[in-house]
Amino acid sequence: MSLKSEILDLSRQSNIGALTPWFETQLNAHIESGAFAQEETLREDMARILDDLAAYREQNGIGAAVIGMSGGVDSALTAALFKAAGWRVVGHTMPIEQNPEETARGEEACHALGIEHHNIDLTPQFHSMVEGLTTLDPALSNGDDAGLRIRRGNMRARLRMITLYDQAHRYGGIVASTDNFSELAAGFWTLNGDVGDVAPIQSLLKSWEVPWMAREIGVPEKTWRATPTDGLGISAGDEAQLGVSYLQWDLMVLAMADALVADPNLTRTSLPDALGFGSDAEGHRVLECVSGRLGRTWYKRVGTFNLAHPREARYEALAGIDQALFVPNLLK
Ligand SMILES: Nc1ncnc2c1ncn2[C@@H]1O[C@H](COP(=O)(O)OP(=O)(O)OC[C@H]2O[C@@H]([n+]3cccc(C(=O)O)c3)[C@H](O)[C@@H]2O)[C@@H](O)[C@H]1O
Ligand SMILES: Nc1ncnc2c1ncn2[C@@H]1O[C@H](COP(=O)(O)OP(=O)(O)OP(=O)(O)O)[C@@H](O)[C@H]1O
Repeated sequence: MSLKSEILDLSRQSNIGALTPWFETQLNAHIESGAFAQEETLREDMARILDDLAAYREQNGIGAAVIGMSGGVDSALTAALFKAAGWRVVGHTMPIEQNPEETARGEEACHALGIEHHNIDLTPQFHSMVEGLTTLDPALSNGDDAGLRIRRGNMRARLRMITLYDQAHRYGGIVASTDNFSELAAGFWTLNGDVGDVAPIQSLLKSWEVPWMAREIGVPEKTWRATPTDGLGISAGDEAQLGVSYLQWDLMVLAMADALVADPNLTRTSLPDALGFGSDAEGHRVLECVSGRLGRTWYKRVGTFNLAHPREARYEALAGIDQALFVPNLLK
């Protein structure tokens, strides 16, 4: 199979529908430039992730990686990488009013990868939390608009994180972070929710490198072929919520980055012309979705914002102490 056919297959784009001409041209160009890398390069990338993960554990004397197993490809790949790098991996399925198929896939992935598995149903805790908060806001428990669904969904992610951090402490371990580059760009995670301590796949594209590595490292096919969902009851799936496929998303973000390199003075107004959609209306539609979402979520990529402070030189002093005395070699 050619690299392009592999990308269309693993990204599930071939099931979703044919790419329009602008996206087709972008994909060809990114294959040519290596931005959508050949398999040999991906093997080298994976070896480097494994080396770094092994070094991080050794240099920090960490006991285990605790991970939430959703039944999706990101958590399964993350667990597989930690395991292959020599970590003790403790997987947790934590259904909250979950589709049982998702929990079954999470459990199956733990067995296939040879990692420990625990199941804890957090539905009662979720109901109790929502019920408790209705004293602040009566609409929370039964309202069905998008904002309320997102708030309840975020609560699920945060309840899971309470559980994972508790277990990480128990094992002298860390919480594995499962976010990928596409989700990072989309702001598609819950602040103080589904982000942990060590993130091995955060630079990888959901449309290509994530499913490719998952297949390569032995994640069950059912999992890397599964339709991505946030599992939070917010929408029918990631792509339904984003309004574009992950391949379209990734191609647009890469094209925007390239356009800014070519012309650093680009503005949101001049961007469509610079991208050169011609008569491809789908290009315009996807740009609207992608730039709308980037614009609504930029602050999530900045992290906690420290306002300019009269004593801000102290930050540097503290960083100097850490760098000189405590930070492991891997991070220097
Ligand atoms: N300008 C600003 N500067 C600094 N902080 C700002 C801010 N505006 C809002 N905020 C803060 O950000 C909060 C909103 O962010 P947040 O609480 O994260 O919530 P939000 O981004 O609104 O929602 C989470 C999104 O991530 C998706 N998700 C969640 C979990 C897993 C996955 C997945 O598929 O893997 C996807 C979910 O479907 C939803 O679309 C606000 O409540 C406020 O506290
Ligand atoms: N039911 C669940 N049980 C355990 N952990 C979960 C569950 N749902 C979500 N998580 C945790 O939150 C993270 C983000 O959730 P998400 O549903 O996006 O799963 P995913 O692994 O990213 O896969 P995908 O996006 O392909 O469905 C997961 O990687 C996982 O660590």
